[in-house]
Parts: sequence; structure tokens; C-alpha cells
Amino acid sequence: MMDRRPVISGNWKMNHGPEAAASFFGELGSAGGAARVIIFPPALSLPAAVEAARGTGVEIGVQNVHAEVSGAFTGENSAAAAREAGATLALIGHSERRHVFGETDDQVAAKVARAVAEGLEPVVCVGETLDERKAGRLEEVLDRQIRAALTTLPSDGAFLIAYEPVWAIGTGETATPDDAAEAHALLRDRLTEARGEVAAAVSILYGGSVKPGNAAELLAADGVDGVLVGGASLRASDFRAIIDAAER
Ligand SMILES: O=C[C@H](O)COP(=O)(O)O
Repeated sequence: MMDRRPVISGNWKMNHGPEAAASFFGELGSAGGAARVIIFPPALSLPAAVEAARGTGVEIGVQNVHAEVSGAFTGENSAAAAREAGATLALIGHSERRHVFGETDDQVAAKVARAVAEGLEPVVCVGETLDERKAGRLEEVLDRQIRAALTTLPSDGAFLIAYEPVWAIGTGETATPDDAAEAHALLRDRLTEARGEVAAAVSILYGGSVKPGNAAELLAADGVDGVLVGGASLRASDFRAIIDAAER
């Protein structure tokens, strides 16, 4: 069923072990009413997060999966194991995966296919670097990334997209609501071209230095259906303030 509540999601990146994960949910309490609320803990904390989030209304996703079913891939996590551990979503192609670990568009598409095959709802991240933006290549980059992901994204629209300008991630630089609206409109056009009416089911999130102080303004921008929060998702009080901004 189509769920178009505003989406407030938090990516803990490589922060919060199992104990901190459990404390976070103890402090956050129940969530996920007027907004859809999702947390992506690191893989080792995922079972603790699933347990602690039970009954709170918060959904749990894995930050990355390998494209293969299983095998000799030391240090990697399979989508099936993430699903078995209780994840229901998978973040795919986060900018740190693309730019720190060198993930390509093809790998992102393969990971999307694997996540979907294992029953995980993919949240595909796209976004341009500062150099690409300065060179006037915003449209070209987003177009390339979204088209590649669409080769394996499900035809029924059961996925989310996160627009994260790389220059705004962890830098304190935030895209203006107009910057976000421009990129989101472009992505919405591509989704509609590829999926027709089904595209209306897809939420497009903004990510990049979202904080309690700017969340309401960004959530009010045209075409912004939710946020993907990094640093400000680590403290339950900050994350709660961002949820409140969506539910007001
Ligand atoms: O996944 C989250 C994004 O990378 C944003 O991180 P940030 O809020 O710390 O800038």
C-alpha cells in the first residue's frame, strides 16, 4: 500500500554500538505516527536496534548490502542476513559508499536487485559533488545515477530515493530549499518518465546537514517528502525534534 507520510530517517553511519543503540530507542520512545520513521544502524548494532525498536513504530534498515547472495566476501554483509536480523529496508549507494569505497552505478544497481530479491525496501542515494555542481553537471549526474538505479528498482514503486548533495554531507553546508526543490523536481521527472503513475508512490528524501533548526524549512520545500539525517540522528533528543518538525 502506498505510504506517503513524511519520512524521517536517520543514518548512524559508523556510530553507536549495540548498547548505545538500545539506549537511543529507550530515550526516543514511540515514533512513527504522522511520520514514517526509520533508523539505519551499523550492521553489528542492527539486532540490538531491532530488539529495542520493537513496538516503537520505528523501522530499521541496513546501511549497505553485498550484491551477491553469499560467498567469500570477508567483512561484507548479505541482504539475506540483514533481513533475517530484522532489517526491512536497505540504504544503497550512500555517497560515502560511492566516494569513499568507490561504488559504481552498476554496483548500486546490482545491490538494489539483491536487496529487493531478499525482501528489503531499497533507499537509493544520489547526489552530485561540489566539483560537479560547479561545472554545471547537476542534471547530468543525477540523471545518470537515477537511470542506473531504475534498471533494477521494482516496477511497483516500493522504494525510496534520497537526494544528498555530497558537498552538504557532514559539512554544516545545507542546500537551500530551492536547491533541494530543483533536484527533487528533476528526480521526480525521471521517475515519472520511467514508471508513469507509479512514481507518485515514491518518496524523495533530502539529506545533508539536516538539523532540528533547519528541518522544518527543508521539509516544507517543494517536492521534499522527507529527510535522511546523519549527525543529528545520533542523539534521540535531536532526532525527536526533527520528527516533531515533520508532524507539526
Ligand atoms: O545519510 C546521511 C547523510 O550522509 C547526511 O549526513 P549529515 O546529516 O551528517 O550531513
